Amino acid sequence: MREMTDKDVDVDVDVLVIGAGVVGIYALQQAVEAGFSAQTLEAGDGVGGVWYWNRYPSARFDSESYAYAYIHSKELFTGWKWQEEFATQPEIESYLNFAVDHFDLRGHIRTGERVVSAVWQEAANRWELTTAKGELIWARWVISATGGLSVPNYPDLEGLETFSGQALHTGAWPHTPVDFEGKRVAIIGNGPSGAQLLPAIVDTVEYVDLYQRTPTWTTPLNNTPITAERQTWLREHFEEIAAKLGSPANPTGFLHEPAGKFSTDDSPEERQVFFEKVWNSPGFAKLTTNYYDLTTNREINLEFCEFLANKVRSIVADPETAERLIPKDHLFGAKRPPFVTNYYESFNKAAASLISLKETPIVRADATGIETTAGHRDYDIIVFATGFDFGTGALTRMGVKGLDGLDLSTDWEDGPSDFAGFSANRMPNFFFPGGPHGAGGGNYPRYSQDQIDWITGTMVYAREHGYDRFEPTGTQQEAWMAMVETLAPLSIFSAEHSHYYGANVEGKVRKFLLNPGGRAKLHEMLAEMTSTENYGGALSTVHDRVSAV
Ligand SMILES: Cc1cc2nc3c(=O)[nH]c(=O)nc-3n(C[C@H](O)[C@H](O)[C@H](O)COP(=O)(O)OP(=O)(O)OC[C@H]3O[C@@H](n4cnc5c(N)ncnc54)[C@H](O)[C@@H]3O)c2cc1C
Repeated sequence: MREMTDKDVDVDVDVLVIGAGVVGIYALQQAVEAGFSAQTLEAGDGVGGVWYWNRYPSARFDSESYAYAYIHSKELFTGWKWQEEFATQPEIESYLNFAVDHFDLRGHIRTGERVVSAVWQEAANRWELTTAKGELIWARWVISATGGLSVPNYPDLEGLETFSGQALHTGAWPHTPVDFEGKRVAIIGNGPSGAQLLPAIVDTVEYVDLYQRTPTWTTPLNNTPITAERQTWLREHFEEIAAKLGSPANPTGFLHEPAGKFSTDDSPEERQVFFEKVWNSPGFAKLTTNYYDLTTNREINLEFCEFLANKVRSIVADPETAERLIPKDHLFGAKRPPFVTNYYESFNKAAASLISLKETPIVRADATGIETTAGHRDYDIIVFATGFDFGTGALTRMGVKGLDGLDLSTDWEDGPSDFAGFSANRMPNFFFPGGPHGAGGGNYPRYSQDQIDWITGTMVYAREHGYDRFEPTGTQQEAWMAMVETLAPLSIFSAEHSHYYGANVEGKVRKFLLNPGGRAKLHEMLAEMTSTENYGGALSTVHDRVSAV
């Protein structure tokens, strides 16, 4: 029994999970299965995370549905029949609710609860958290599964408060349907969300203007329904699929088969045939099944970019619009490419226009619309598809204070410093799977599953070996950060003007926010840590700490 104080504690648990997205649900299920008392607090009024908040028309996966799904339970995997290779938001949200019920987790989750402070209590060796509603929570361990893309980013648009129509963000979409019928619409942003939304509404609206800052290499998703035969195949091959997706040797976390060749293995003519095959492949396969040297051989990447540029020119009827849609400042893959159906085709519809923010920047919004340097356009709806405060956004807004009151948001002012993308020195017993340097840029749940499995294993190990604290040492953190800094320039996602460097958020320090070493480095460095009984000093007991003083 813990010693009670006169404080009115509402919840006292071994493990507090914050966030009920795909990562938080898994973290909770693993903690409960390992026998910890555990609870989840979720700010939204439902579970699903990204798939609860991003409800805009045509929001969908660009990971294959079954590759994104949980793979630790055959019963769950085979109990859900995905309708499409790339499922839409409603189906994904239903699936995550199905998973919560399947594992009987509903009673452990409280929605509509935002954590507003998390303060480490050294004497009691636990976290004290408070919610927006004023509840007080004690937790031995905190798993902050608060998401890398959960804080919408709004550009500073003068006059927006005077706009009399609807202003929406794709990442905080209303639960009541938005009526686009006959409306005049602005979409600000041409990343994956803006590119998905445009084709979904272009036939309904009076007109839609897509505001583009930097063109992206958008390619077709090539989605298809999952046939009955494929459903059977997926069910019958669960073990094989789970082993392949779950293997640390699988850097992307997809099932795609690499092409198995370098560009030099083909003649220029054969390369064009190969590129056509790649263009017709599903989603991320355009990166994962391309030539091995696509991202290391500038010449071959430029050749692929020219192939893509010619595709844009062949689809988009107006040559000027086509040229504006073709990226000139980055190679394919350097920024996270959107995979979307009918994006370029939308610009052939009379209702759609492309507005280049480089040529005609926005001056201000007003009651009736948006003024650019080219003039004024009237709108009923302005949609911000301007992305998120990636990686650090949710964590630095949660009032986290670690050892000696160390404020996480101040500590990370010059960029995040962490160990393994989920823990930090001077933040004892605080895990943040999916945080900065957590994802490698591939299929997300496979990275976070690796992290959660290790975190749960560590909590169990600590319990069984008498440790009550995990905190990576300064040396362990420095080694991880040295790996990040050394490999970041070699990462495929190396364009510094992307959200992976925080470049989409005004005033945010530009630091690489992915794990450039991928799953292989993650496993290697975690194995190094666990190779000693006390994880190289990261695990401690009260006795250890007192003796060290
Ligand atoms: C539109 C869109 C499409 C995507 N498609 C793919 C895809 O196809 N494949 C892929 O691999 N990845 C995709 N991603 C990336 C996506 O972020 C991850 O796949 C995954 O959803 C992350 O899960 P998570 O649980 O870490 O975070 P989230 O799903 O973001 O969940 C975090 C939760 O934490 C809650 N929260 C945050 N702060 C607090 C707080 N202080 N108190 C309480 N609760 C809090 C939030 O409300 C949220 O519900 C997509 C992202 C977006 C935005």
